[in-house]
Amino acid sequence: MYLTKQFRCVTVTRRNMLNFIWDTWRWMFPPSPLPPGPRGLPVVGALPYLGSDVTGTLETWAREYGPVFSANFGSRPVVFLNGFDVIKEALVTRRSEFSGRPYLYSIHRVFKGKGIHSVDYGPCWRHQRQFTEKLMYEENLESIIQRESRHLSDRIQTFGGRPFDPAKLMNVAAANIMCSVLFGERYDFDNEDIQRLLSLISDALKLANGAFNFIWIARFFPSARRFDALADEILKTVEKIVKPQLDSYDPTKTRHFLDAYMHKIHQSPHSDTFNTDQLMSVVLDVILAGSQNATTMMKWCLLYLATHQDVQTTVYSELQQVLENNPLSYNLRPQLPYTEATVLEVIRRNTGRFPLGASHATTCDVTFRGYVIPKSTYVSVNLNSVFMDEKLWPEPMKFRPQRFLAESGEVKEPEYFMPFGLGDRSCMGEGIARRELFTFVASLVNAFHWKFPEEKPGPNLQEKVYAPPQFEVCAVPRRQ
Ligand code: HEM
Repeated sequence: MYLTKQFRCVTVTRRNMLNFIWDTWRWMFPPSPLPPGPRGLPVVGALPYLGSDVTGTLETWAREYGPVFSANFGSRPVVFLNGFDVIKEALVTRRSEFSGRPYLYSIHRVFKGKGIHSVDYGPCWRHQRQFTEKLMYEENLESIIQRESRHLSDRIQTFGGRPFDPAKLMNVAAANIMCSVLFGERYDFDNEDIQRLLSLISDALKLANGAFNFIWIARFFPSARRFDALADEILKTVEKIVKPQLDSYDPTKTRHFLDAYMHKIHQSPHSDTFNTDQLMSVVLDVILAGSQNATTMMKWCLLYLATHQDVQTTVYSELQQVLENNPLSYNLRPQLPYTEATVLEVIRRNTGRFPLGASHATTCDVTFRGYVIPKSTYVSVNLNSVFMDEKLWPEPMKFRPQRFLAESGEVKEPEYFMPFGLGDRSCMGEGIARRELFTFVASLVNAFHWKFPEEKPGPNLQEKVYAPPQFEVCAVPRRQ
């Protein structure tokens, strides 16, 4: 026992030594004429230079080195793509070369190379995505989203206009849409299992971009250990939620996505592509991507509506006129252009806040804009560089829904409005997210007047924060 321990210790120390030599070597002799960028330090690379305003630092580097630059994160080069033309060229024109996903310790710890989002470009990713996407959009999304939006309004009504923190309610509502699509189930807002899963996911996401993805030694730090523990708990909780659905599987029935996936597994029982591990990862992928992004945007929507009372009044008067004779539906969008423009402007203003943007990887050695980028290099798509580009969006920091309205009054979406990404890896849930945000905003503004409590004014929205701050809001019912 003692000897085994000692042997393990020697192996770990030797591996660490080799890692250190490799990191220093890569720092001294970068692998190819990569795009220019800050040189950084041995072992940690440019990470210490990012500072607390990461988006600001990336902007400065793009100005200094150009729209395609690189920086070492740890010993690992990351290539940053900035500006719409560069991003479109990479993700659309050169899609097959830029549609990989980088290996990240945190993501791999949870998904183990399975699911959709983190799977590298290739047949396995394609099969999972095509199968899932087709079935998701066959579900009756309109009625699922309408039903959830009614449950949400009913719950908010119970606060009777008193201050409350909407974060958890929004999160469960968004997750319920995903669970309804996947296995026909919605959960009560107080359900412990779903609350636990969502809080574990949110805690894990706060750590997921940690230095331990880039610096091997940081994997021994407490934050990495905490991430590992969260990852294990997330997997256990998803299993607990999905198990009753799997136990009630009947091969003669197709009740929902999960049944259809199980049929597929039974058709080819030894398939690497369709098996229960893949299924669990797809379910987690959809719940995670679907609930987290949509919740974040809904929180921003409420923050902007409560801050910009003039915008809220205009949205409400448009809704009043149209909904007087029609029940709310996504098909009413052409009659509700200001409402839709408001949602689009919230998305534009806040999409780029997350500094590392969409993570891609090169699928082969690539020559791009005069630089050589080796296979499997981490490529970070800087969405902030598009949404804060003054040439595309005059006064980009200002919240102005009119940007999305043509002179005729109709909604106009320019090509460079790309919050769901571009190319083969663009968001699989875009259609769901657009429906959900529009329906939630329209129904919540139609039912309630949103304002901050007098004793707790709202946060400053101009501040450079990566995620919506915690806040309380009053939803005063418009009708008794
Ligand atoms: C406002 C809400 C949402 C936003 C802003 C958003 C945004 C994005 C972005 C920027 C990407 C990465 C694109 C890239 O890598 O270039 C992405 C990928 C993805 N999103 Fe969304 N998303 C939202 C909602 C959803 C929903 C509701 C789902 C549920 C199905 C979803 C599922 C996915 C999946 C599975 C991927 C990975 C696609 C792939 O790698 O092939 N997202 N999303």
